[in-house]
Amino acid sequence: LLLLASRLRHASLTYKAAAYARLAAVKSSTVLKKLIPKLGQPEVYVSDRFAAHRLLVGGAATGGAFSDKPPSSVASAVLSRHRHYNINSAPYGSLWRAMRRNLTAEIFHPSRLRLFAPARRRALADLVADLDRQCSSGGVVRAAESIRAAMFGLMSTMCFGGDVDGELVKAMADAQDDLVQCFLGLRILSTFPAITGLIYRNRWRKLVELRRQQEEMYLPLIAARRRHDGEPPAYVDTLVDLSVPDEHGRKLTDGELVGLCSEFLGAGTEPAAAALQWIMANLVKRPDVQRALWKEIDAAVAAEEDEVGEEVLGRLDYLNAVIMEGLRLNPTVPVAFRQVMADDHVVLDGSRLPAGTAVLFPLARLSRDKTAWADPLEFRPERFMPGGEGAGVSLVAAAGSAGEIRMMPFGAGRRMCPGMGIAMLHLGYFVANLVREFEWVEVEGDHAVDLRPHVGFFRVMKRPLHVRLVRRR
Ligand code: HEM
Repeated sequence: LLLLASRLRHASLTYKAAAYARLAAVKSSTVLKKLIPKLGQPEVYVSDRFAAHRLLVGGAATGGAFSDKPPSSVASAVLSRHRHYNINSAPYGSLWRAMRRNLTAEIFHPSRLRLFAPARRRALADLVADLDRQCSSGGVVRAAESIRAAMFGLMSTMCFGGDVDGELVKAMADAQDDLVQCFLGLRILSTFPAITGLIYRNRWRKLVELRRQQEEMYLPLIAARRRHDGEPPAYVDTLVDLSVPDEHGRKLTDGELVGLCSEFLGAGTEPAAAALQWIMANLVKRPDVQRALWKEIDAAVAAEEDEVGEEVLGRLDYLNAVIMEGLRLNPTVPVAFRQVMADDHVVLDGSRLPAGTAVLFPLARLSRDKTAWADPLEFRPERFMPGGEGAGVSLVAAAGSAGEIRMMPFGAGRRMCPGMGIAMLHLGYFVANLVREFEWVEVEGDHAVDLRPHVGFFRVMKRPLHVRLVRRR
């Protein structure tokens, strides 16, 4: 605590309600401070909803853009020992802009997303078949595993096309999982790869080996797509065509391509699969909410229809409320990061934060603030229905959002998640159809639903979701 206090005093950052420092991080950086002076830089947490809005949304207005990020352990740079950034790890600038614009315009534009509707339908059909198979063998259904596999398969189709062998997709999914486990606790890695390589020798070796495996799996798929001109264009097709305008129009390197594919698969799968699990787990715990949702769906979709089509989702207000409440109560990315740049004029508690300060926004603290939400720890979708305190709360914190951010499961500002639209589509489509097909029922004993979180790289259920399913149709 003394270390913590002196560090905060030194940086003049004692910001009572809005900022607190993370003891573990301070401890490790203090230990290493003599070795690595840069680690002595201050780090603040902002959990006040007005300060979060002022910094993230009003950042540009107060001077600078407040859009840089601290060097991240996710950088594929770390693994290849070359500066191979992906969108998440790239410093604010032309490469970041080019990669991000490519993703949003070439893949996530609604006209492009529509082309992947058959892939979504196939992923849902495979998931329902898998759940049916587990049901008919009479046992407990391993819903967490099935959900993640379905989400990964869908993202793999969007990334590499639909012709990839099923075994290879599974191997890629396993490798991605290993990678996430390996990243844990290694935030300093990308800033000081050589030193970190020494300190965490075994983990470092594992990371390098995982990266090598990824190259072995992805590069042949990327090469095959270079010879392909089919529809819809997969993410890889847009990446191989991309040139970076401010870098003499150069093409992306193989290292960058592998890093970007890994990011697409990981960022597209893990937080969405975790969110889907949290939502289904809450529906298991609250049969009344599940029944109300099923009734809404049943009234909107004729019995002979094969599925809840995507065109219906926008009319299902209670479904939307269930998903918003799931994301509010259990945001699956624990923290949004920013780093103050020299141009930024970021002021906290009357003091301007020095360039290089890492600013962290803990997302669950923001969206469980009891001064903003009634009984914030309760799963209560009604709060997002007309008349509820969450009615009108937007996921896109914008200049007009009353100067506060009451929840931001997808972050906010210029570095906000570019995948929000597709993630919301996937969540709506899967939740609606999974509730229409099955009644989700709690299992007794060791596999009972446990709503405690495990906070690591993502904020996931401590005990993966297991259920009993009863066919509704
Ligand atoms: C429920 C699902 C998802 C959640 C909860 C989520 C959440 C987040 C959050 C909190 C951030 C940090 C934003 C910030 O710093 O302000 C982020 C960034 C990002 N997300 Fe997502 N995300 C989801 C799905 C996706 C999908 C489907 C993709 C694309 C395949 C994606 C790609 C990214 C990328 C590339 C970034 C980095 C953006 C940048 O630095 O410019 N995410 N996401």
